[in-house]
Formats: sequence, C-alpha cells, structure tokens
Amino acid sequence: MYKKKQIVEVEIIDLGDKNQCFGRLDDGMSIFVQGTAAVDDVVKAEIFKIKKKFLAARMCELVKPSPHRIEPVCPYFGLCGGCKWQHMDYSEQLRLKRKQVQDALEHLGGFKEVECTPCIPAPELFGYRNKMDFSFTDLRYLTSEEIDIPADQQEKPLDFALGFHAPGCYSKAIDINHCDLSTEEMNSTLNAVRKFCLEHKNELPIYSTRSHTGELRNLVVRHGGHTGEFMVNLVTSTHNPPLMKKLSEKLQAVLGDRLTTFVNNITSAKNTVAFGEKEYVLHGPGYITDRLGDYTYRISANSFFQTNTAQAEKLYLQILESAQLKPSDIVYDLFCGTGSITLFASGHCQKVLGVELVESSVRDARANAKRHNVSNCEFIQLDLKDIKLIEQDMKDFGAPDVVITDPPRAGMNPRAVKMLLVIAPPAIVYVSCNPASLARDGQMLCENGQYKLVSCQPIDMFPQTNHVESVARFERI
Ligand SMILES: C[S@@+](CC[C@H](N)C(=O)[O-])C[C@H]1O[C@@H](n2cnc3c(N)ncnc32)[C@H](O)[C@@H]1O
Repeated sequence: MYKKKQIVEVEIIDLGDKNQCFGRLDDGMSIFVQGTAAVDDVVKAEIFKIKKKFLAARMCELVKPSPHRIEPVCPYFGLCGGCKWQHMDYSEQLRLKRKQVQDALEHLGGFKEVECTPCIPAPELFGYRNKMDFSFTDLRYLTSEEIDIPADQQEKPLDFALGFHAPGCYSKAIDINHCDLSTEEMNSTLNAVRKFCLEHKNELPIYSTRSHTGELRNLVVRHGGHTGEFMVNLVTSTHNPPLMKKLSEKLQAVLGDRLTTFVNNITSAKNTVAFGEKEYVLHGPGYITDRLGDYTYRISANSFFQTNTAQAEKLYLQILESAQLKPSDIVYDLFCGTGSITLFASGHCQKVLGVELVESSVRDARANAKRHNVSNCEFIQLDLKDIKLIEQDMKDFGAPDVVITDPPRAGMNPRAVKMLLVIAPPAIVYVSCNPASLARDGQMLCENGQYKLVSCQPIDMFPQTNHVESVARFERI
C-alpha cells in the first residue's frame, strides 16, 4: 500500500550510521530516513525503496524540531562528513554516544549483562583538535546552488580544492577556509598554503586520484595542545627543493616563531592517506612535542598521537583505572604509537612492552622514554598480524599480567585476537574508537568462555561528531 515518491510524516526515534535515522509509521512499519535529523524530530520524508519489513526514504521537510535541536555553527554542516552532530545539544550527543556503545555491545557482541557508564564529556566543544588533515583534489565539490552557476562565474576555481572529502567521495573535496574544530592558527595556515599553491599551480599540480598524476596530496597541520609547538606537513608525490624552500619562507613569514617545524613527506601510494615514505625536513627539528600529565612526548609527522590533548589525559587516567595495575605486573601496550600509554603505565607496574608498526612512532616512543629516564619500558616494531614475532618477544620479556590494546578503527586482526587468547593474560583493557570493532573483537575473546566483559566506559574525544572512544575491561575466567 506504500508507493515510491509517497510523502509520509514520521517521528524520528533513533539515529543510525551514515546520516540515516529511524522511525516507525502509525501501522508499525519501520522507516529509514536519509538526512540530518535529530531524535524526536517530526519530519516529512519521500519514500524511494519499499521492502516487506521496512521503507527507505529521504527527508524533505522538518515539521517539528526536537527539543535537542540547535543551530549548527559551521557553514559546511550537512556537506562535510566531519561534524555530523552539530545540530544537537551536547547532552544529547553524550546520550547518543553512550547508546551507540551499549547497542553495539548488546546487538553485535551479544553482551547483555554489562551496562556502560555515562559518557565522559570533553572540556572543549570546539577548537579541540591538535591535528587537521586537509586533502587537495583537482575537482571541487559543488553545492546544489553552485552546480547551476557557469564555470566562468564561479567564485572559486572548479579544478582546485583544499579541504575535506565530501562523504563517500574521494575524488572531490569541499574547499574550506575555516574549520571550527581546529584553531585559528591552523585555519590561517590552511589559507596561506592554499594561496601559495594556487600561485604555483603549474609547478605544483594537484594529484589526481583518477590519472594518478600530479603533486599536491595532503596538508597536515599539527600543534602541541599544551606546548603550542606547531608543525606543517605537506604531502606530495615528489620533492621539489626550490618550491619547498619558498613555501618554508612563506610559512615562517605568516607564522613567525610559532612555526616549530615544516616537513615535506613524499608518497607514491595510490590511496588518499597522508603518510610519507620519505620525509624532508625544511625547517626546525622535524617533530613537535606535547604534554600529557607528567610526560612530554615527541611527535613526528607520521606518528599517531591522540587528537584531543585535553581529553587524552582523561582517557589515559581511565585506562589506568581500568587496568588496576600492581607494582609486580608485567604489562603489554599493543598499538602503542609514541608510547604515551606505555609511559603513563610505567610508574604503576614492574615493566611495560610497547608494540607498534610505524617506525617513526617507535623511534619517538624510545626517545620519549629516554627523555623521562624511564628504564622499565621496551619498544618493538612489528606488525601485530605477525603472531610468531610477538610469541618470541613474550618469551624474552615475560608473560603479561595485563594487556592494554588500542587498535585503529578497524579493530584487531582476528589473528591478533587469537594470539591474545593464547597468551591469556588475567586482564585485557581494550581501548576502542569504534564500538562495532570493540563488540566484534570482544565477542571473539569471550565466545569460548575464556574471558568476560566486566566494564565499559565511553569517553568523548570528538565533540560534534558521531565518533566515541571506549575503555573496556575483560577478565580471564
Ligand atoms: C589508535 S592508535 C593508538 C596509539 C596509542 N595507543 C595512543 O594512545 O597514542 C593505533 C596505533 O596502532 C598502530 N598500528 C596500526 N596497525 C598496526 C599493526 N598491524 N601492528 C602494530 N601497530 C599497528 C598505528 O600506527 C597507531 O599508532
């Protein structure tokens, strides 16, 4: 009885992934609505798919706004995939983040007994990011208003963009001048680099993801949240010494003493990831430092560091609380990055082994331990898919009492989870930025009755976005 293109009115009762929300029509029919809605909004939506058990529709009108709706501050809201939740007040964002973790644990992981604690709020709701990764594309993403404007009347060139990829669209970026999650300094650097690159468009063409030719790929700006040190990293296909020298001078003129270092990373990869195979240091030491708690960390361009400095300290205290370390404990910190959790844990146990894939991160981690005269930490560079290597290192270092694991969004490789089941430490603290992979890996740890999930604490590292971090403790039964 439903028809395609039919308009229905529905109250939104939940939010899903990828700009999708959920409601139920008067007859109980489920409906997935594409569009930026909030829970308790009443919207009109046009049906485009009809299935036996559900409908899919596109939101076309907001009939009654949710009491949690607020005006988004960003002009790119709805276009840029970064801040999907700017239209909801912060208490609602926190409620939904906790719910996301709880739902994933229950529905994907089968964990029915554990109640997540309320999500720990972040101290800063905007301007909290210490790292921004902007992409160059030779096709500018056009808004629906811009599409109809003839090329010669467009305000900005059609074949140049520096900003963020439109959701699900890697060949086009929205050309942005300002992001509210970054700082003024980062925004002015973005605009200075754009101006320079436009002036040298012929010598520095933009890399094309279709023809795989061209030079400019990413601009990464990074600052120490507590130290104010500032890094600019331009990622290109090849190194052009005279132009990079010119850009270095330009950046020093714009940023003055605030520019700590400028590096040029070179990549031949066909993907859009800002990771260099070779690095040229044009200004400063090639790294910046930042402080978390009692520790100052050196961070190189290709090394991971938590992107919200103020909240990272809270995250690490939460990890320590969850790990319940004893002075005699041997601890493994898997996916250790620059050794930040490793050092935090080092003062509370006998010794810590940090394991990490990226060479510059391991180098930074060793330098960070040395800087603080920490002698009970060791770091090894290996791919955690390689079980044989970690087995050998375990023999040398000693079996762990507690394993802290903090993998990337995709979670742990199944072989690495199996390795944990073989090592079988009494406690595993799983730090996750993706509730779905936490639920999947957690289920693997618990399915044979070897472990049980005892607690899960969500923490908000990324206000305005739909992302959430969690710290989960698993205990051996
Ligand atoms: C979410 S970060 C966590 C870093 C660190 N624990 C922190 O809090 O700063 C994940 C880390 O895992 C590393 N990594 C990714 N894949 C890996 C693999 N297969 N083996 C070892 N480390 C890996 C990344 O380089 C990154 O440093």
